[in-house]
Amino acid sequence: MMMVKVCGMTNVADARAAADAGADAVGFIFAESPRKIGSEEARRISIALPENVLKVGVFVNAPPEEVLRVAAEAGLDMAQLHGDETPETVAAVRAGGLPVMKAVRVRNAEALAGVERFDADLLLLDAYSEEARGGTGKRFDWGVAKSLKGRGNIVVSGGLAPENVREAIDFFEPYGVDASSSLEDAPGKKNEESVRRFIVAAKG
Ligand SMILES: O=C(O)c1ccccc1NCC(=O)[C@H](O)[C@H](O)COP(=O)(O)O
Repeated sequence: MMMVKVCGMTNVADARAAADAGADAVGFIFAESPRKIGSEEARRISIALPENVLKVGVFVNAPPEEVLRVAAEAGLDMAQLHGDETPETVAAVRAGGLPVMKAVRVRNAEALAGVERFDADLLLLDAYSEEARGGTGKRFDWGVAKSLKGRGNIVVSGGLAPENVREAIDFFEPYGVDASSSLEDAPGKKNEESVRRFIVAAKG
């Protein structure tokens, strides 16, 4: 069954609605973003969710000690490292007992050259933008990453929406899919119906 992550949760109501609609994972942004929240707020949301919903913290170039500290405070199950982290940083977070999803922003073929060096639990493919690290609503050139098709640990994101998520699944046969901005009424405020339609389309 396809793993579906809804990212950029900022409040309990949106996160509960996503869980009720069948989301397997939710993401909290701890980096510069209109969706940024603190560990206290993330903890409030985490404890309001069923245990089986994976709580993922999104970090950009944070030191491993900070990632592990915030994870403990917020009750996270996984770190999504969405910056220019090295394989050593990924290893240090995992050595601290926290699974890692390493994000790669697919600007071009070169962006994928070093992915084999990451010993991460999951590899998230996202779009590149000059303006923001993530949550851009932009798609990347899927063709550039087609060699990753069918690999057991790929999560696809970047401009996914209820209307195109099936196409992405057919193209990559990924482990999971992730979306944020297409499911919002405004940055940080999810639209319940869009979230439900995304999950139905992905799991359909
Ligand atoms: O969402 C953000 O604001 C964000 C900011 C900084 C780093 C990462 C961020 N989001 C990470 C995600 O996992 C998003 O779901 C992913 O970038 C896809 O976003 P979208 O294209 O809006 O669906």
